[in-house]
Amino acid sequence: MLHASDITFAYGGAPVLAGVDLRAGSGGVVGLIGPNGSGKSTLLRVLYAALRPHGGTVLIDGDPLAALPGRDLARRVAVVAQEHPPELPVTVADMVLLGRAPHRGALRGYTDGDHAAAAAALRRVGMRAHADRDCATLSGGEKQRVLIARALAQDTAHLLLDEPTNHLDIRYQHEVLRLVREIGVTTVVVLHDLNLAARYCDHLVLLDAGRVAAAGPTAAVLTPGVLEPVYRVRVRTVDDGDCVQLIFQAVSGG
Ligand SMILES: Nc1ncnc2c1ncn2[C@@H]1O[C@H](COP(=O)(O)OP(=O)(O)OP(=O)(O)O)[C@@H](O)[C@H]1O
Repeated sequence: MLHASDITFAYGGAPVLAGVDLRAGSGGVVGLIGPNGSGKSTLLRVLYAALRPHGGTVLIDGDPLAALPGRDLARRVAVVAQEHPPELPVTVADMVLLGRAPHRGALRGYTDGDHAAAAAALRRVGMRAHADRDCATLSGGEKQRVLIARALAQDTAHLLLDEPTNHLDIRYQHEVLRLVREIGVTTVVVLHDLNLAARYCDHLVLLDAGRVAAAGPTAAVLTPGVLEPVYRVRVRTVDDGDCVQLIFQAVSGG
């Protein structure tokens, strides 16, 4: 269970988050949506302690995030951030193995179990055949899938993803989000594509200029009445059987 309450944050003097609440639990997928600059990535960084909020608290399974040692945090929360790590000459297999580091004993090498977990994670994102490649030679989408595999190999109860479908072709956008659903890990995912959010998220938090404009079950948030004033586009909904899908139209002068 991840529970952020009344989060405020400012870069320098400029407020970016004000009174934001977010709750994610029971293996559900919470989508964090909102226009450019609304504070989604900043909130995610607060959730994995890369930024310390100026007000409010974040609890992980009831424990204050601020009090958790880094290694303990890494055993509980895996992150795929937007900023990619520097391009070191490291193989795909070794990059994914890094996900096992928080579970490794201080003086022990990686175990057979660690190697098996890394290989399984690579297989799940369709990158097993690339295990021996140098990460620096991968395409943007392949790199993204390796970073997702590393997070899966970390085997945490919580997963935080910042636009994980960036760079992915349409097949892998769906594969990755379907996988996130299937593994049943409590997930917070920043998404721009509201149709992916409609299909794969249980709950949504819609940010607008650093405040929660709407939060609740996905179908309750993805309505024209909620979305149109925030995104300033015209929205139509189409019932696609198991979820709603959205069609957008620009509003002239909007
Ligand atoms: N390091 C920083 N220093 C100063 N301002 C920042 C910094 N990072 C982000 N901001 C500002 O904070 C606001 C929120 O940014 P953030 O990246 O959280 O938004 P976002 O909703 O994730 O945006 P996008 O959808 O464009 O990725 C923006 O106005 C941005 O310019």
